Amino acid sequence: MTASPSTRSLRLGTRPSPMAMEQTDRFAHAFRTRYPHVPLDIVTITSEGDQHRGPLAQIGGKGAFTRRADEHLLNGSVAATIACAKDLPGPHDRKPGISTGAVLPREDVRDALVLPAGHPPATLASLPPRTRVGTSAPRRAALLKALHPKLIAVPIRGNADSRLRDLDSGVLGADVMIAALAGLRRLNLADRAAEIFDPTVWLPASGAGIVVIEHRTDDHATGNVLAPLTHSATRILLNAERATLAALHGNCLTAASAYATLNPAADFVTVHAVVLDPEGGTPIRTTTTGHADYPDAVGQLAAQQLLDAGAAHLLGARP
Ligand SMILES: NCc1[nH]cc(CCC(=O)O)c1CC(=O)O
Repeated sequence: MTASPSTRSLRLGTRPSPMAMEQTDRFAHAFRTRYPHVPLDIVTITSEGDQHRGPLAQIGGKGAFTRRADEHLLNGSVAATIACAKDLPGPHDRKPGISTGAVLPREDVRDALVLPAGHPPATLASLPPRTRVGTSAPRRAALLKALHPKLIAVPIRGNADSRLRDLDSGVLGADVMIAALAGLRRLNLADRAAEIFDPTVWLPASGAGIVVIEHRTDDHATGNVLAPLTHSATRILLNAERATLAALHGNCLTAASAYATLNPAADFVTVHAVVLDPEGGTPIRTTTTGHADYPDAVGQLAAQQLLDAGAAHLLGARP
């Protein structure tokens, strides 16, 4: 069968949160520019993660954000779904039959400190001991323990925009919080970043700042429509980061991260990877460079170096 973008329409599922809708609008713009005559139908799919207010681990961790979208994709009610790469569970925690069709250009990868409105300027290093820092990601909680042991990580829930509102009105249960700069930008709230962390020290989540569009692996027509919208440098970075985490058998509850960069000529990819100790012990880090044609091999090598350095016992550790 030949894919004929001029005659098909694309039915795309998205989460309804303000951040998700902003990234969907940006994809829609790129799609309509490339395929002005292909109708794009946007369908909102509310995830269990959007509805549930308690700890994410109770409803299966990160998968809570993608399970319903995956169901809609696999039962054919949508042809594609859009998501933040960092919210997708790793390959070991996902149903087979779904492929990444388009990888959009990476935005800022860095995490930032957010203070409640009216708070005097501060950095993590300047905050008083026992300040409660809101974050639910195991990676951020473990980074905080390792780098700022006097501060206390407390779990928070809700969409990015509601977290900020709750922080400002004092009902978040945290004194300050950590957020991704890319997410703040999508909400037009980048001015709320009080301190932006160095991504080679405070490693961002694997896939941070990357939006992907997925389709059923056997739906080649949709795959062919999506492929030209891929930013190839970003796909290299995503593949390297995913390969690292996959080789560590990490999941969304693992405090590990891989952050890849390309040199200016884009022929070499460097993976900065870390496995953190949920108890706050010294993280195990590595940096590996290899040819950008083989991002999976570079990621696998980085993972092997971490395992050789003794990361396995940390990967099994639970706080
Ligand atoms: N976990 C929620 C989530 N998923 C993607 C982003 C930000 C945008 C991105 O990194 O792609 C955020 C917000 C945050 O972590 O503060």
